Amino acid sequence: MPKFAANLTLLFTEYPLTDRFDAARRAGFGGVELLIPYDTPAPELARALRDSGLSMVLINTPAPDWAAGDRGLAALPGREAAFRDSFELSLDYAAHLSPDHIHIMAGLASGAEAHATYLRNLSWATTRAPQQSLTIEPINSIDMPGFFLNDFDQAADILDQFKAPNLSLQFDAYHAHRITGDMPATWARHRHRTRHIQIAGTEGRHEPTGGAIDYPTFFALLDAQGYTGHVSAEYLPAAKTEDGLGWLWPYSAPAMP
Ligand SMILES: O=C(O)C(=O)[C@@H](O)CO
Ligand SMILES: [Mg+2]
Repeated sequence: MPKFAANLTLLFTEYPLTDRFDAARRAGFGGVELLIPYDTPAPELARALRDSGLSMVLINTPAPDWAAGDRGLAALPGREAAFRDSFELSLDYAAHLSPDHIHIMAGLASGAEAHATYLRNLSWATTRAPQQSLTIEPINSIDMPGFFLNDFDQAADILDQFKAPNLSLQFDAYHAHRITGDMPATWARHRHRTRHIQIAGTEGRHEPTGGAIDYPTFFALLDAQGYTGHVSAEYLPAAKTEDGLGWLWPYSAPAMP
């Protein structure tokens, strides 16, 4: 059975942030991820994490002004100093939260200069934090127009060129479906590069049920293939989070009150 984590940026938003950790535990998750933890002091998050008994699976590098359109800095020419500062901030948070992975957000950019900048920044980051697992994630261009890393083969070329032991693929099955139209084939091509998986339903990015991806079959395949990473629920609950968790119950029952 895969190890399931809850993305607390999208799930359990009915609760204040520090209460979402325990809500995830009660629901049966074993880990959590938090995309943008930087508005809350790290010690406060660390306390909530510790009290819940869960593990932190993933944080993202900062996208300094999300509301203004920032989606990360790693591929932005001329913003190298800001990228390094933002990466240092994620390392500060990592020191408190011990996430399995830090997702390095590429940002909105395109072209050769952005590609060169991205490679330089990834190279710097992998050397700066050799013990920290780092990931890159292709994100589909419909949901996030202009995001630099928007294709799995593009990510594979970069990873294969780098061969850095601490840099790997974050495989979001929802994005894989939106980008290629064939999530299982994309998984087959790229699973050896993957250390973290995220899931969502293909209809409206809601619960991972119905829609074009057969998740029970995918989870069975992950078991058969010996995948040892987490599978994070990164979706927009269609209604109250707890009301949509039936997909998790065959794998992990909610804790007794
Ligand atoms: O959009 C996604 O999918 C992600 O996993 C995020 O890291 C982007 O914030
Ligand atoms: Mg994702």
